[in-house]
Amino acid sequence: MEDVRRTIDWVNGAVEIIDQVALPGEYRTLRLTTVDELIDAIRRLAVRGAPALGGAGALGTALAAFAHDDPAAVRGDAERLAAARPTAVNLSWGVSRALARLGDGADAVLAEALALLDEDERLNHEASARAAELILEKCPRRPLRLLTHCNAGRLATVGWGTALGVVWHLQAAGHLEYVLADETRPLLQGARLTAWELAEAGVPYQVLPDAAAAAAMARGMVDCVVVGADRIAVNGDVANKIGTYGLAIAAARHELPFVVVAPSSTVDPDLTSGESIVIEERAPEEIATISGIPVAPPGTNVFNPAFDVTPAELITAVVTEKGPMAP
Ligand SMILES: CSC[C@@H](O)[C@@H](O)C(=O)COP(=O)(O)O
Repeated sequence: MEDVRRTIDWVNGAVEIIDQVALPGEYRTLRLTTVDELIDAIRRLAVRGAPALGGAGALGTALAAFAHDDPAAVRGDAERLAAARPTAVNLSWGVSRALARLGDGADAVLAEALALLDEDERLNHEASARAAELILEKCPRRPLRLLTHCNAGRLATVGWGTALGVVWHLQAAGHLEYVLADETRPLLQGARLTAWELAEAGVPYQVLPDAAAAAAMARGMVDCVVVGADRIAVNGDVANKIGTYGLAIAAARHELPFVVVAPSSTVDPDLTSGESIVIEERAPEEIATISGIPVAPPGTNVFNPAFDVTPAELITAVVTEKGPMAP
């Protein structure tokens, strides 16, 4: 059994993360002592997934608070941290929440960040329990066959997971047959991370190319699709890993429930619809090369959005720790 430590934590004055770039080949942790090191880790996806980024934002703000006496310098670091990736609302939410305690000193900032970490595990456990209940109601077949996209497990959160949290609950209740895990091009969070978590937990699974998901549905291999989220608008539109929108269209075509699970920190209360969500565009090399080897002609133009937006009408339910969200 691998170490069951949190994905991100505060250890002896620094931020420690499970290095998700090294998985599944190697399980190792990274110790980050400055805001710049943390920003670099966020951009490289060494720490990733919306709820885990909330923890990173809060702990990074604590790093800044201990590093500077001048509040303006702390705020400057906090701003850079919040902008490290644009789509997951949890990152800026985590930063703002910890920064709000700056007037009480660095220890108070850290205490807030640590409270946020505890809360994240608890709320994901709750949200995924509620989503599991809903899925059991919507899907008559037993045991259930779920399809998921990207990684919304413990690695994407401080602990436990959201969409994979549902898997852990259903498995414990004896209601799970298997999980189909989309490989999730281009950075393979499904093949590398979701498969690693499922294997570690002893859950039967198959990894499939993203392009095979609709075919799996057509063959009757799927009872329900369950995914996480990076930002949820108040009307129920959801930004999540690129490919989620296509999956929702395919699920609708096959009349399969499509369930989104997230802590309420992923709901952006200022966002009326998904239209204005800023979608991160990533480097062309992520598409034009595989493991550093070119797979497209030199100079090929690339469209590489990291996320897409699924309209609320294609989603059966967005479930947070409070239960299904009313748009
Ligand atoms: C519980 S994680 C939910 C989302 O953050 C997850 O599905 C996702 O899209 C992650 O994208 P990533 O680019 O790996 O950070």
